[in-house]
Amino acid sequence: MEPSINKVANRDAITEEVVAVFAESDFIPERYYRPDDVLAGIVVGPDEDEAYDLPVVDMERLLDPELAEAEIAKLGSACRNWGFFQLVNHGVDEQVVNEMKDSTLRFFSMPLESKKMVEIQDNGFEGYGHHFSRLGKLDWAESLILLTQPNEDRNPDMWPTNPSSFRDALEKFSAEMTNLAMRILSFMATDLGVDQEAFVGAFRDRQQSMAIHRYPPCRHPDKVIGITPHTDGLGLTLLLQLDDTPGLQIRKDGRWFPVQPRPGSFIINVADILQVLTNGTYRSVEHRVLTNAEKGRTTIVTFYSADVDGMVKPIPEVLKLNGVEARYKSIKMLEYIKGNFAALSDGKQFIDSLRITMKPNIS
Ligand SMILES: O=C(O)CCC(=O)C(=O)O
Ligand SMILES: [Fe+2]
Repeated sequence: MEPSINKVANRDAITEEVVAVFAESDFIPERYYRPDDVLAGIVVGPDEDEAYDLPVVDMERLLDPELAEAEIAKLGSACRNWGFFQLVNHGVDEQVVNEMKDSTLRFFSMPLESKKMVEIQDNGFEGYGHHFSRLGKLDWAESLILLTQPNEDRNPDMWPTNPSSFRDALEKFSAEMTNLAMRILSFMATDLGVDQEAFVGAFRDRQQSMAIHRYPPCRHPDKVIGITPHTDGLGLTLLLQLDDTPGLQIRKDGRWFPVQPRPGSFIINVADILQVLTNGTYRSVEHRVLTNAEKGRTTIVTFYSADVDGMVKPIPEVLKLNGVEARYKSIKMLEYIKGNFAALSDGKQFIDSLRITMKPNIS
């Protein structure tokens, strides 16, 4: 892990004042006050669109030789049109998930001084604090962000020791997430028709990180944002929601589609690097979280990075297969990460700057 990455992230600490603001949530301090952002864009209601429900992909069907083809097509269509799908019957060890859930809920329920044992340092990227701030505004959430793989990139000082089950639970969960990611990626390769190794190999042994979020309830859900609209900057994202509180919304065709929580399922999404790897075939789609007036919401989000020989660029086999030119410039991974963090605090999507403008097709 290059130490320079730890200098470019922009996260604010959670202080006693913040805890009091979250708990009382009547007076909203200026840095959290964003009614215009909450109102920006139409939110689609359940009866307003036949495509209301996020596609559901079933891992058991993916693994069944008789059903796989149709299910892979569903997965592929979700990645092209929504950039997101829900995954059911995912096969992740239930005990591992339950231990991770339990340790996470116990961590967040501890007094601030315990959580501060793993507080973010000097504008750091890892540890406990606010999420990244964008345009100086803060999200209504507390987050623990950690590098979880490869082993040598772990920063044990940032791994909570309280509750005592946390480290062991995270270690096991992290390994399960690798297995799950690799499985999903191999089905994506089949959908794309690209050589498995050329595609899955771009993710294997790459960095895995996690963001564990708790969104406290807010008496004024129309005035604060749980997570600012963004696309994910790495390759693949796997999200586990620990309760049935709604909040996540996905932007599709200019409107916000709320995701109906399905306890026990994972929400999988295409992130920016995967969009580049597939030369834009799979879409990295903007999403946000709104808060709830009564209930808190907790999520565990796993991010997988990807690169082709240290570069962020379309996979050559993908271009060859489709007989097309690259729509994105190639960039070294470290440059990409730096650019991504810089764009993030400006509220921009870094891959926009990598797009190659196509010459008009005259034929
Ligand atoms: O907590 C959620 O539902 C979304 C979190 C998210 O978008 C992220 O961590 O990138
Ligand atoms: Fe995200």
